[in-house]
Amino acid sequence: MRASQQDFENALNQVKLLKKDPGNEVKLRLYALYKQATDGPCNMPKPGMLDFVNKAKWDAWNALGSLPKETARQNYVDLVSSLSSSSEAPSQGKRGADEKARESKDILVTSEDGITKITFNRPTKKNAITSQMYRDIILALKNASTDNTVMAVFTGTGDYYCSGNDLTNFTSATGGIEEAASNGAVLLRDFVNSFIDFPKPLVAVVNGPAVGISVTLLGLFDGVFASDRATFHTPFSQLGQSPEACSSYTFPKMMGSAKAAEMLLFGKKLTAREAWAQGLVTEVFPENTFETEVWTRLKTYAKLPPNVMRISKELIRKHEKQKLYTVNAEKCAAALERMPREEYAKALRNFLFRKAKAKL
Ligand SMILES: CCCCC/C=C/C(=O)SCCNC(=O)CCNC(=O)[C@H](O)C(C)(C)COP(=O)(O)OP(=O)(O)OC[C@H]1O[C@@H](n2cnc3c(N)ncnc32)[C@H](O)[C@@H]1OP(=O)(O)O
Repeated sequence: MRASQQDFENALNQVKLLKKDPGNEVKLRLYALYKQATDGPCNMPKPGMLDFVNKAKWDAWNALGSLPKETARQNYVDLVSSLSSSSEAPSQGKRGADEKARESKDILVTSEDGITKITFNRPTKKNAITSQMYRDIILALKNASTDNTVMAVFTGTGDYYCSGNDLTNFTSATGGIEEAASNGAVLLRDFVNSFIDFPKPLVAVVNGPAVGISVTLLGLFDGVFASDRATFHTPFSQLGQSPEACSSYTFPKMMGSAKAAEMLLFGKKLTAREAWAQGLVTEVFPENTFETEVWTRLKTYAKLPPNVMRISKELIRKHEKQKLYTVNAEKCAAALERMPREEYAKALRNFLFRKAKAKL
């Protein structure tokens, strides 16, 4: 639902009642959204380099480009609402969407040192992603895009980073495979779009093996730090699936078509160093110093000027965005078509009954 003029005016009043100072970055974002919602795209001459305050305000407003007034108004209302709910004490009984995401047991969301940490937390299933986890991640990214943290970081609990889509996700669907495929395609589209749209630096701390969608998504990250224990595996052909998360576009661009085909068509599993050589990984760290080195590095990055990083990311991403949306939509349509096919059903049966077979 779109925010009305009344919602906007309520939000303007709510800002004055915030109990906590939201910090300069958020204030700049509020200013920019307010100007965009009321005056439209930035129409002021650029202030001089030494006029720091007005220059920062101008930069924030100008960075919104041609964002429509209604969207700016909605974003302003959403931002104020997230600030209001986070400044309420939990004991007061108010439970915002943000808190709900933080309560989810399979996806942990914490904020510290300017970093939103999103953890796949289902170690007994190698952190396989359930339908609920997809929804929790969409919500966590939405919250993190407007809160006062500087970046978001994904990692996993236990020995795996993530084993990809939970292969049992659609096996218990009551409405049949066609309906499950259709729901899955919509969920997948929204999930991947939330990564395409995330406006702040997005980093993966790959603590162990990564499979399927947890690998393909990395093409949409700004940094990928891997333990030398990590591996990267996309067994789509074996699963009767086609590659998702825009990897049919990002992987060839990153590593060239031959190497992308080796992963996406032939399912070659890469070591961390091989993935680094292909440009999928930013840096590889020895397992025994991995956590310390990576988090020290990230905390340093989180002290860089957030607004500048956001603007730079927008510049890097802006010419690609439309393409990424298109590729994502195409893939989701393909998933819809493939899921009911026999190859996919057979791959699922093989996985589900592999332990029973091993005992025979
Ligand atoms: C919204 C739709 C999105 C669709 C797009 C997404 C596509 C993908 O992500 S495709 C990739 C899907 N993932 C896989 O194919 C991996 C499947 N899992 C495995 O091959 C193996 O489990 C392993 C290599 C990840 C680990 O092997 P191992 O060390 O031998 O451990 P176990 O197999 O015993 O696993 C422990 C436990 O975890 C369960 N599990 C692991 N991965 C998944 C998974 N992806 N889905 C569901 N369950 C998984 C496994 O079944 C075991 O459970 P228990 O049998 O109950 O102990």
